[in-house]
Amino acid sequence: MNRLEQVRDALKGAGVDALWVSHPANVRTLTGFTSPADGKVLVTADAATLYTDARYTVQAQQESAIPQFIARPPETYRHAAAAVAGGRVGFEADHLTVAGLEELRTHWPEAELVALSGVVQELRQIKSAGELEAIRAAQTLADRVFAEVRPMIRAGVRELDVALEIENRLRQAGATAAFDVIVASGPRGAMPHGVASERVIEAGELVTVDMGARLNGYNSDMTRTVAVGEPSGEMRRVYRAVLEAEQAAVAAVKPGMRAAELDAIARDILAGHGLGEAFAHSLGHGVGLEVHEGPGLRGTSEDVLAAGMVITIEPGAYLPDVGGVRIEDLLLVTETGHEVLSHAPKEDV
Ligand SMILES: CSCC[C@H](N)C(=O)N[C@@H](C)C(=O)N[C@@H](C)C(=O)O
Repeated sequence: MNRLEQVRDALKGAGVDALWVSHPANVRTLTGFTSPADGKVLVTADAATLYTDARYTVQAQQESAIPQFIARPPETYRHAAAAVAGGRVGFEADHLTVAGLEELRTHWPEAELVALSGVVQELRQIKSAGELEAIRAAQTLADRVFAEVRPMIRAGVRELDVALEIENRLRQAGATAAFDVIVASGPRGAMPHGVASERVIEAGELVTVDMGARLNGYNSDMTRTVAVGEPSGEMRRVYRAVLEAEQAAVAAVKPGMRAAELDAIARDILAGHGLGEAFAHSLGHGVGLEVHEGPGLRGTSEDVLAAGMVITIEPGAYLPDVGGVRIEDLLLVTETGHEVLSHAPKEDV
């Protein structure tokens, strides 16, 4: 079943006749259109249309796997009105703005609008062979760039210059950074999302580098914490605890595993080292067209791992005013267990 057929199947299950798709990553997965922020898709039982405007006429013709209608609202809505009249039409409640919903109500008075959540996102959790190839390529590039830039992470260098070098090398390879590169040195390491600043790295510090490549629309995500000189005994102890938690969680990844259980494996190990409170975020997340997508690997998650999912495992420990450590790998869940997709070496701190 292709993704469009899967969506139609899901719509039947949800008791709706059509879906108005407004979330860019979902527009892209259903069409292949690479400017999905300027597109919408209407999926009905027997048709699917990409709506975008005249800036993209040629691009949409070249890229879209489904027929296109080139217009701007309100013409877009008027065109779709005939297909939705008299039916129950789902919309993506997590993405459609209140104003967007009002527009649908105004232009489709004969449709019953139904709030749906995560219909396409759930399908996106299982990657196709082509998607996997794209994610692998993104991670291979990220591994290469990290290896090239690692030697410049030393005392006297600004975090920003490390990040710029990473971004520049990703750009040169035809990619972009998947998100603002995180380079958090010394006490800034206590900020899980400490994007690179003007701070100058000092000897004896740990430096957390969290980076991803976005290549052909697909993302990678990986974190390494590296030592510059000799870090303190306390930070070495924290590093080893995080590494132990990461390795244990990675080893446990297999289909059928509950995400919450996986989160608990890492969290319990860190708690055993007195770092339970210091692990201030979830264990990981799915990666694909979005850096953060399903499944969610956190204590409250109902998600269960399945073959074909691409996930991160990324425990961390953050000590305010002292420093922090995060170690993150990108993994594919396979039929028999998992494959680690990120290969940048982890240092022996
Ligand atoms: C702004 S994208 C940052 C990507 C980074 N590698 C990352 O995923 N960091 C995690 C600490 C994170 O943000 N986790 C989320 C899913 C959370 O815990 O809510």
